[in-house]
Amino acid sequence: MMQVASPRTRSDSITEKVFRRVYSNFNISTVEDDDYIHCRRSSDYEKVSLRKKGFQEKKEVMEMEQMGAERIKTVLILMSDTGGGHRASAEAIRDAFKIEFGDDYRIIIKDVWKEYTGWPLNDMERQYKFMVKHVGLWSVAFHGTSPKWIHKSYLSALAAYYAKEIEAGLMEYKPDIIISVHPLMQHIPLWVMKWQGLHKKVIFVTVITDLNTCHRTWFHHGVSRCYCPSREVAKRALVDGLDDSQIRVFGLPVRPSFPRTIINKDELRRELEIDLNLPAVLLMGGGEGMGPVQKTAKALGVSLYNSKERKPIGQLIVICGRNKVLASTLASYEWKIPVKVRGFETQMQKWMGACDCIITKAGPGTIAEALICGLPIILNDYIPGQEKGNVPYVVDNGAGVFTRSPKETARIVADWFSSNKTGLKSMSENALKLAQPEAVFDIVKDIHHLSQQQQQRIPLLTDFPTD
Ligand SMILES: CCCCCCCC/C=C\CCCCCCCC(=O)OC[C@H](CO[C@@H]1O[C@H](CO)[C@H](O)[C@H](O)[C@H]1O)OC(=O)CCCCCCC/C=C\CCCCCCCC
Ligand SMILES: O=c1ccn([C@@H]2O[C@H](COP(=O)(O)OP(=O)(O)O)[C@@H](O)[C@H]2O)c(=O)[nH]1
Repeated sequence: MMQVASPRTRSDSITEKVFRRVYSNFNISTVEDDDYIHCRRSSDYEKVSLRKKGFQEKKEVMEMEQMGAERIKTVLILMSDTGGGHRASAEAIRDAFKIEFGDDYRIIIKDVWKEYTGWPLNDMERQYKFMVKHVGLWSVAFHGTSPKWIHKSYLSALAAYYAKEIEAGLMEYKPDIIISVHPLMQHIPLWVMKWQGLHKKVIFVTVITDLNTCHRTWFHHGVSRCYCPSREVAKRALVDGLDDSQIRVFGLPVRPSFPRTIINKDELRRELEIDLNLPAVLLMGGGEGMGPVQKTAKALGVSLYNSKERKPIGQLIVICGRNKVLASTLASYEWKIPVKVRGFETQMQKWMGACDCIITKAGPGTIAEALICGLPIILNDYIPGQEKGNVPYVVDNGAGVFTRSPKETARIVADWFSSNKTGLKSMSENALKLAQPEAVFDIVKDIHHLSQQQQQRIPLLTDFPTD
């Protein structure tokens, strides 16, 4: 009997669904435009409607081209809340644009993956939290995905699968400039932009938020600029094949409220209701309150209490970030020293400005902020991979020490607050030397310069290979 082929319905296998979806997403036919190839999406089961759609898309591309002529430029900052550092850097860039250029730029901070795509892209926060709790798993994922062919194939498959959604996400905001502050947000948008013929019209830059041992997904050859926070990262970018002309080293972008808060410790302490006379240590673990915070707090409760004289020699501020369990556990303890337990704080510059030293896992955002505030740093943990290199960055520059032991941490702080005040002071000076408070302004000024070049039609991007 003759077999009759019928259109596939919901019972298609997963492989078939993926295959069909990817092929309906891009590149069945191409139309030559005057200065670029515009890839038009098509599919064999929706030819008529897609012809109309092709027209609509072309119109949208033209709209995006015309935007270059407008005075107010739209900047889309791509980030994800995997940790607190990416959002902090995104906000830093937004605030610096506002300070430097007023209303000339409209800044939008978005996790386009979360809003427009599906699994696994829309679920990165949860998966990342799970992986970093099982550090062995994260270590395998981080190092296992380092070879280019591995992350490239995976990311290109995701780009092809979610091309329509990502394009819709980008089109909603119609950006003139896209800034990625996340390691997994180069390849996918750049490919989608290339497929849609937008890569020569929209400025795409990467702002790296890791200080040293960053993942290779940060480095994409198709960017107009790759802003590296340190020389160590710039070297890695060069080794990975980026051109000198693409790389700028200004520092990690920190919210302008940090450098601009003229720190009057007494005033801050009054405002935050902190004891004016006792030295204060700030204990935290990034946006998620990670690392040995609880054990360290307990050890400090002992070491900062002089049992002979029955009085405290210091006070403790614990910022637990989004870790509500940690906050409620610590709040229920009975302390012999003054302790403040806080949840997620939006005014970190004030808490840092009011303290004398900080204990934290090796998060790059927290480190960069603490350096600006001149706080000696005790690093008590690091996430394998991207945070490992932050330890020598701090320790070798004399701005802090590293120990995983809560008791040793507590001993060092007690020493600083009693007999070794000169040690504390010299580390504070080294921290200030390493700080780069102007980095975020240098970055936005350079982006502004790029945007002016584009207006004068100076080519921004080479026709990058699908990196
Ligand atoms: C042959 C061995 C294969 C191993 C199995 C791999 C399976 C793939 C599963 C997971 C992919 C892991 C991705 C690794 C790339 C990581 C790049 C990177 O540096 O990520 C860091 C960010 C978090 O930001 C950091 O936060 C820190 C603090 O918490 C600190 O602030 C630091 O400065 C920040 O940089 O990590 C992420 O965002 C990872 C999210 C992982 C979500 C995993 C779910 C998979 C979802 C989408 C896949 C995306 C594509 C993965 C690309 C790799 C290709 C395999
Ligand atoms: O209650 C909090 C805790 C943390 N942060 C900020 O979150 C960022 C944490 O970034 P980091 O790179 O140190 O670590 P991550 O959270 O990404 O692991 C820093 O800017 C902190 O100032 C904050 O604003 N409020």
